Amino acid sequence: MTDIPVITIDGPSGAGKGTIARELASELCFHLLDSGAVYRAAALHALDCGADLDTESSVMSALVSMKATFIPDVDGVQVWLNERNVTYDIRRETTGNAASKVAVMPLVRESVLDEQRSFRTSPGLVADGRDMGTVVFPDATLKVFLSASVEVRAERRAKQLKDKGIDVTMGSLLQEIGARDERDSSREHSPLVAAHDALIIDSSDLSIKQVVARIRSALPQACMAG
Ligand SMILES: Nc1ncnc2c1ncn2[C@@H]1O[C@H](COP(=O)(O)OP(=O)(O)O)[C@@H](O)[C@H]1O
Ligand SMILES: Nc1ccn([C@@H]2O[C@H](COP(=O)(O)OP(=O)(O)O)[C@@H](O)[C@H]2O)c(=O)n1
Repeated sequence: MTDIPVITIDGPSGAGKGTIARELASELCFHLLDSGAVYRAAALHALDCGADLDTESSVMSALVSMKATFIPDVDGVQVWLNERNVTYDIRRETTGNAASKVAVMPLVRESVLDEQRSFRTSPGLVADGRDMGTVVFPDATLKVFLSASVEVRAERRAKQLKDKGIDVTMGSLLQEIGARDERDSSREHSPLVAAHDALIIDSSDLSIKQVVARIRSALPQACMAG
């Protein structure tokens, strides 16, 4: 256990976790952990190696040769797989979907646990994902569970991907997000669920600023001083 503060933000795809986490980390001068990027990188590497994403041993064999590097930048995190910059590739919905398949596997989750915890360094950390408050940092200073309706999340994601030049249809997006919600929530290990002591925020009708303000008002004074 350590006294270094951690704010966890868990929730489903497109709820705004990454955006809010970046905003808070920047305000508080805290480090940032985008744990989804860790699973996305693992899935992309497994795919590149031709692994069978439905077979844990096949994925684990592929991960032996993975060297992933996460470099913070203004847009969040730059991700490198071995010598290749995959920052753009990991954001595709197909990679998100593949990430949610490998994230079901207990050995995969175990293999990234220490790396995720190693981000907890002074003066503090904002971590976003699915199990940040429930499994990775159960002693977090503040746990947030951020959600929004599936329609709002799909619309936000469609706009975000379009801005990045990635073409998607609302139909396929709604279907993929729905399938991912279902897989993430129903898996046996580290399912997507609000921690019992989480602050629950539905951002469907809230702006980014309003969400940040709600979280800020729930933060202990010690964090604000950091
Ligand atoms: N409260 C909000 N209102 C409007 N748009 C939002 C809100 N929160 C996030 N967004 C936008 O929705 C998109 C998805 O947000 P993101 O942070 O990537 O979600 P997540 O990390 O939960 O998948 C981004 O383009 C972001 O700017
Ligand atoms: N802490 C985490 C983070 C992500 N994941 C998995 O990784 C996938 C991609 O995560 P992400 O946070 O990048 O996804 P989005 O919310 O950005 O769509 C999720 O659908 C989860 O299956 C997880 O299982 N645990």
